[in-house]
Amino acid sequence: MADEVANTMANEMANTAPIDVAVGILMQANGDVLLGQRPAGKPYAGYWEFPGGKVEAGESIFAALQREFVEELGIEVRSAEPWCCVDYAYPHAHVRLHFYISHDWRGEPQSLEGQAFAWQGSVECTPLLPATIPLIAWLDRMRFG
Ligand SMILES: Nc1nc2c([nH]c(=O)n2[C@@H]2O[C@H](COP(=O)(O)OP(=O)(O)OP(=O)(O)O)[C@@H](O)[C@H]2O)c(=O)[nH]1
Repeated sequence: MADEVANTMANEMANTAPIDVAVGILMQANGDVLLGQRPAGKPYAGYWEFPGGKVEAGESIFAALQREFVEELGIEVRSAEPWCCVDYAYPHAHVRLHFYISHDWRGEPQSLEGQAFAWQGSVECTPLLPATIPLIAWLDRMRFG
């Protein structure tokens, strides 16, 4: 029953305009990628995701990405390539996720907003946000053949 309610809410959300979200995949030379854990108090608290957040009015996607990485992790993303764009309707929001891949950043991740972070590759991070699961599978094909 709870699933039915969630599905109905998600279907209704799909009819609303999507919120743009900038999402960054920092990829190390060995293919490891950085994941963060959503903090308490947000929808899907405790789920793992790529760092990022909502694009503000008048902001470019890349500028939003750079701002979120500074705010959450104290990292300067120097350059990043747009990789793919995914629309997803959650019961709480309809999001348009703009995924960027970066090999070019400065600084070590620090948990400035209290979330956990991990380099995924050697470590398995679950649960993942639903919209992010297929992305990890595509990345794995790219990283490990
Ligand atoms: N950062 C990030 N967000 C994702 C991913 N996958 C995914 O579905 N999302 C969704 O995109 C939205 C991001 O919003 P957010 O709440 O993290 O953004 P924010 O930090 O700007 O939040 P705020 O509203 O508290 O300021 C959420 O609805 C989240 O569920 C992902 O891999 N990374």
